[in-house]
Amino acid sequence: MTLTPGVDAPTWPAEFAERYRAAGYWRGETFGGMLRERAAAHPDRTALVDPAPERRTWTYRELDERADRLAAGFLARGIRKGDRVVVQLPNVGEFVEVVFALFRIGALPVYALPAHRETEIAHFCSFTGAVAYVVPDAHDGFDHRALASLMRERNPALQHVFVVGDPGEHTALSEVPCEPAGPFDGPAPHELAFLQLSGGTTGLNKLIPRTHDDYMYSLRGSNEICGVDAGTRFLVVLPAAHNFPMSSPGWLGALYAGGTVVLAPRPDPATAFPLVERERITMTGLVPPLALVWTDAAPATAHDLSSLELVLVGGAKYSESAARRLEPALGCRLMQVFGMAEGLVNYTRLDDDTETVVTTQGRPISPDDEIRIVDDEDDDVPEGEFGHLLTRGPYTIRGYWRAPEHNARSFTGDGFYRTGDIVRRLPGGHLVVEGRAKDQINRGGEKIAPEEVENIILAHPAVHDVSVVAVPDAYLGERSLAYVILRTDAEPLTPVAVKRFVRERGIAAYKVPDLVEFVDAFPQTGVGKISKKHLRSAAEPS
Ligand SMILES: O=C(O)c1cccc(O)c1O
Repeated sequence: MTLTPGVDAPTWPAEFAERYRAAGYWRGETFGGMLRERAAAHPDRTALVDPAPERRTWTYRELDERADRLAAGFLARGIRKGDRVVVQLPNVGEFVEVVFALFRIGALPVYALPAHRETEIAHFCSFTGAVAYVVPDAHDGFDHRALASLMRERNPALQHVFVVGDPGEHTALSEVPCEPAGPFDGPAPHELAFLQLSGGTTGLNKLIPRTHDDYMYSLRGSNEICGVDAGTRFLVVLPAAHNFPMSSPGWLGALYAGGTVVLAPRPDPATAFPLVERERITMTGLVPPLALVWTDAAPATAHDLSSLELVLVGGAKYSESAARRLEPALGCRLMQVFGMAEGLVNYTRLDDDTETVVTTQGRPISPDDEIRIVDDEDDDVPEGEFGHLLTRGPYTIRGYWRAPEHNARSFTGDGFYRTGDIVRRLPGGHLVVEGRAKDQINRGGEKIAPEEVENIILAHPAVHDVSVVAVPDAYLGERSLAYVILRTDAEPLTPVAVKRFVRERGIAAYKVPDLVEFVDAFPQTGVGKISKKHLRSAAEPS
């Protein structure tokens, strides 16, 4: 198995790679090497805090040693460079240990979210040919070991299940570590580090192949913009596997800078505010609905939030009025971030004025992030006008993993990624996100591909046709609504029955339609295609 990105996915042409190296963006670092260097430079500094249920801490030396021993244990069990390992862990210290162990041997973590269920995990396991699956025993009332047993039955390639906690019939992660036998034959910096998940527009998630070189650059650039340094104490509030809390600047950025990462088991103020106080948190990242909850809760809290210096908000549309309220309520700076796991990340800047921070979604990390804003024919729109955002650059992928047909649609011939977002650019380079051209629902930062949910509902014997669309929601930004046409000969269904059917198929709860409406026909466009735009506007509150 080779890890060269060009084999399983298109990579940067040689002249671009040379330019990015010459410009100092790609410095030849790997994640395994990075942790090793930090552990040598400041072994006794605290790298990681897992506060629940009992507070555990890891110094840089301890995290480094633990990654070595776990890597040796994985190797001893036959996990090799290039193998894929589905990692589905909540915000626990073992998540960080496991991914650094995999980085060190060059096996690729596939970042599942804790909310994923049978549908998603089955896809990750079979599509990637994963050899191992790492899970908690149970989380949020769901037994991951039972799901893991099912996955093993169905996927002969899946040889190992490692469990954090009570292993049941599987292997306890705590039994894996052993004495490292010599240095690891780890990955090269231009090779893949992991597979991140796309939000998806067509059915199941696409996988995003990120290299050590390119991701490391996005961390370094993010750290510089956000002022992350050794004094940073970063609270991971969102699920740690999400690209935003991982890299913008996230827990990997904080570790890169020699700071301290604190993992919040839940994102609510009742959990997070005491952690901010106790751990003297300086920085965190929130999706807009959470930012709203924090903003509302902060003025009345008895907890001391004065250590907070910067809160990043991104992942979905953040209303200007909500953005205006954050700084006064939390007593810290706000930064908007508009990013994507495929690459490009935009930030407002620490020296931007308030108007810019509350009304724009920022500008790119890199001077070599190329931005095009185009019309439906891929022609540039006049400066300042809205259009489709295309981008290319030193940390934006050139193609999804093993998806040539999808890549032909999602990338231009000259390698620009079609983000699916509608934006305009202000004279200073800041982008304003107007909306979205891609068929995707953004439910408070969780991205939903309508087609995936539609395919599940279509499997119901009483359903003739279905269209899932976004409807505006004051709290989440958007919620999902399924318009369902029943078969004429079918018994009537209730909305609850449709939702239960979707849930019982085994899918992340955030994808279950919030609303279900039965209709006789969908609005049609000129060419007889269902008009999603029309359905959306039919659902707007009048
Ligand atoms: O995927 C995202 O929504 C996202 C948002 C902010 C920052 C990021 O890096 C992201 O990937």
